[in-house]
Amino acid sequence: MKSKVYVKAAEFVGHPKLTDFKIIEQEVSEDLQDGEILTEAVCISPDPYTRVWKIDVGQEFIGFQLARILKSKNAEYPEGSLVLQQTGWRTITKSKGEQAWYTCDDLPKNIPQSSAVGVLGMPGVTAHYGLLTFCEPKKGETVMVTGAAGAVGTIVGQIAKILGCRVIGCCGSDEKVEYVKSIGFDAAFNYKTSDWDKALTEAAPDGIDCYFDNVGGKMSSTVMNKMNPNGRVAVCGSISSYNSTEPDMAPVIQLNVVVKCLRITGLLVFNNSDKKGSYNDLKKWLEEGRIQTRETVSKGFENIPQAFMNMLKGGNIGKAVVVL
Ligand SMILES: NC(=O)C1=CN([C@@H]2O[C@H](COP(=O)(O)OP(=O)(O)OC[C@H]3O[C@@H](n4cnc5c(N)ncnc54)[C@H](OP(=O)(O)O)[C@@H]3O)[C@@H](O)[C@H]2O)C=CC1
Ligand SMILES: O=C(O)CCC[C@H](O)\C=C/C=C/C=C/C(=O)C/C=C\CCCCCO
Repeated sequence: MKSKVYVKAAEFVGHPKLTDFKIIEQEVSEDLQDGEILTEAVCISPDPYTRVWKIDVGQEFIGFQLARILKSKNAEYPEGSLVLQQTGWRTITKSKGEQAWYTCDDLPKNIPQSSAVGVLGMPGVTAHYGLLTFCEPKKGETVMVTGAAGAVGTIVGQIAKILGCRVIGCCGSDEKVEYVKSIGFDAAFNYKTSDWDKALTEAAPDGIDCYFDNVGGKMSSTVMNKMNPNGRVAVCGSISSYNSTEPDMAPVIQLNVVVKCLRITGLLVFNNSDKKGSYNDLKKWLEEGRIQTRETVSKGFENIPQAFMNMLKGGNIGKAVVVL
């Protein structure tokens, strides 16, 4: 079979460009050895980490996909199943399932199949693991989320509401602000048009206990000023600097950290040893209607780079997905 595969054609400088990507064709044999599976992608996930992950020019582009198993000699991944796997931006893949996270044959009926790369994929698992493990939110506490309208942020906010917290967030347009309020955020502001200090004071009159940080930079320094004593900060991402060509500058935070005894922890989703446990909790909440999901859908393999570039510039509400 022929597989279409994206390779990196040039190093990124600032925001990625279409010319930084190239499609090549690979021949993939349909003959399987014991343990092997042959898959065809049904949905590709453009994710921010692939902007900063080390991928050499000429190397295949990395990333998550939802795929249908066409043939299998592996009992764990049977023919016909859907599988979430980190096999990159490619159509046909032969593997031993070593890049698979889990099969997704039990997706809730009330959500699109592509949710398997969103709320039930790497971003949703990140939100669940990151919030519960590193922020440890308690009922009545205030949780602040940056990147609130995105794939991770929308789920962090909704889980925090389920736990009985006051949830506030910021995002990059008035439409996004209205969206996050519609899914339960108690307050939100457009960071492109607001006075951050004033907006945070209004949104969190009792201060912030938990900060789920997707964005980093100056916004995070501003949030630190509003943290309560013994507050917890989960540093999940730093997207404000992913496309920067110069080092970002932000006010120092150390005095806040010392005086308030803040706990700041970086997290990586692949260190979550119970990804399927996160999946199961999220699936239950989706079925119960306690979590809503939204996607910004692009169509076609040839449109993956454009969807990726749009997402990095804030063109998505909820999860950016590419359906093939
Ligand atoms: N640590 C881990 O294991 C993981 C970390 N992450 C991180 O979580 C974060 C969110 O990822 P994800 O939910 O998939 O992506 P999103 O769906 O949130 O999409 C990215 C969003 O980032 C926002 N953004 C872009 N540039 C800036 C900027 N300069 N300042 C502020 N916001 C900006 C845009 O929203 P807006 O319009 O609001 O600006 C854009 O929509 C990223 O930092 C990512 O690296 C994700 C998964 C796992
Ligand atoms: O997709 C692959 O094949 C690479 C491994 C992916 C990993 O196992 C799964 C998920 C990782 C998600 C990370 C998400 C982030 O946004 C983390 C933020 C930045 C990471 C930068 C790392 C740079 C290393 O070169």
